[in-house]
Amino acid sequence: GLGLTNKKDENFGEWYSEVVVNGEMIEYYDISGCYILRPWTTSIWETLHEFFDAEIKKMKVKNCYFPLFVSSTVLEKEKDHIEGFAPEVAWVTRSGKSELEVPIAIRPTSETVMYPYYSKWIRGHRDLPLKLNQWCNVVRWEFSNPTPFIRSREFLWQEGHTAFATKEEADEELALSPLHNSSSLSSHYQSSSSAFLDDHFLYVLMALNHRFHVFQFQYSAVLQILELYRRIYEEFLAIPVIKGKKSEAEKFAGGLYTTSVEAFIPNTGRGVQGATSHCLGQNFAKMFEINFENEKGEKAMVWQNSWAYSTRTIGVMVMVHGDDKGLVLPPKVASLQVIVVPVPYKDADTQGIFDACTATVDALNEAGIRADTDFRDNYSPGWKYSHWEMKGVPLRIEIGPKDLANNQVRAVRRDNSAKIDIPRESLVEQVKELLGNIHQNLFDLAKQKRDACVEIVKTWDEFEAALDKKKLILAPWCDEEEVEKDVKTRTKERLVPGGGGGAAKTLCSPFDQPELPEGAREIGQEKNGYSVLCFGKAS
Ligand SMILES: O=C1CCCN[C@@H]1CCCn1cnc2cc(F)c(F)cc2c1=O
Ligand SMILES: [Mg+2]
Repeated sequence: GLGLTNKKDENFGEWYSEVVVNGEMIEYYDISGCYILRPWTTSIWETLHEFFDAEIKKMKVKNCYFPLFVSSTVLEKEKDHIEGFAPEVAWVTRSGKSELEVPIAIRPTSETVMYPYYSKWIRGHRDLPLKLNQWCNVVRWEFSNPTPFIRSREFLWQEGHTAFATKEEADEELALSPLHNSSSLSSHYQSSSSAFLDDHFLYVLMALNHRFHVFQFQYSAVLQILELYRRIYEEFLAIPVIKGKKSEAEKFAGGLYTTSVEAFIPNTGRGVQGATSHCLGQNFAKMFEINFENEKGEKAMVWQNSWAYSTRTIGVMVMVHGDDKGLVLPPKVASLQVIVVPVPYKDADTQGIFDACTATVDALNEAGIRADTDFRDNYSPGWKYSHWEMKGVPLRIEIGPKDLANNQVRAVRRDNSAKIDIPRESLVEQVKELLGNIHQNLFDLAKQKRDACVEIVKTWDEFEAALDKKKLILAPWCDEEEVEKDVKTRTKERLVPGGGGGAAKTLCSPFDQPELPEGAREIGQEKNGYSVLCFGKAS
């Protein structure tokens, strides 16, 4: 029948695969890790593209397009940049029957494609800042379990690559300002790190406590982009995310520091990286000799940032909002926000009902609401209800003889199944309000679920105890690589009844810092103007 055979809370992986197929977002492809993106998906990608593209253009970023292919000489020129990634690189080795002289890689990311030309184009300070972005696909031949949208061998993304004359422009000095606890997590913080537990990894959100100040990053180019990623998740996909800084071990190795927005999947207790914005410092300028003559006539190296979000955003949306009836689309990204279904009755005025449906759709479309009728005569109203619920359309409107007689429509919300009778004369504004309420409700529910998974710990024992409960753990953190590795090994060996075990991996250090927990051990020297707390220091 129409319904799902898998339940979200029973077998999440199978539920997810079934929902993206039955919702007509994805079609599986005969090459593992590759998926067909159907219109129900591409319309979401287009909405996010429209928002983000307009915003980066306000920042004077220009779009471009570099080739898909990278010669091996160029790709391997930067050994350290791609070391560790080599197994993921896909290669073209022949055309037709003849082997290629030099194997050609398919871009897994475009630093090695673009930066030799940055070096060529950037000569003097007047050539800066250079701000380019490209919307493209990338290929990473991953072997761990492929998952539509979340981990696929080819995916769509945007990659922004900016170059500046000075550090300040790239990274802007931290502007000191009093902490304002606007954070969605602040109400839960006592301590300062958190971990996501899942089958393989715990994700530790650590926080670097700045004893003297909590830095409020302002105007930094890196964080302007990160804010756009937050907006994509919270304002369009109704998903709460945590903004933070990656640990030394988890950051983009080629960069100076990495910031990210982190989402959370309650069903797996797993954190998922939503998007990243890096400050690269001058590392790539050194690697690719991207120099320029500065205003004083001296030779200087540029400062760079790079940033990306991908179709992974759509997978997170499915995982967070979907339910056992199928997809649940946040209204802002729903290509169809309202489906109008006629409910004719044997001797009732069928034509009148159909006309009322058409008039309803026209009125909604007139007001900029994406609405359509389902007049198919080969399906029953009941079948149509299930079908459009599976596809996650936020609002259904039914018009039957009674509605016609009362000059009203019956609206049914997809998020909470509430039924609302709306008089025709207030149709548009009530539907607009309903769509806004649906977005807010989806966000609030997701935030409640995430916050309910937050556990605060101050000692190693509490940390381990919380691990077993698939929690998101907040604990003080020292951000020392060897400690991070040690936490990973110490937690990897743990075997927990019920399979809750798993190694701990850090996720990010949230910018929204809590107060220092009293009594938390403060180990670690002054670093970059703030002291850090050590968590679970390997004794
Ligand atoms: O995350 C971004 C923003 C957009 C531009 N790229 C950076 C870092 C990408 C990190 N990364 C991520 N994955 C990779 C996979 C590879 F096969 C490979 F050769 C290189 C990489 C790799 O550099
Ligand atoms: Mg990867």
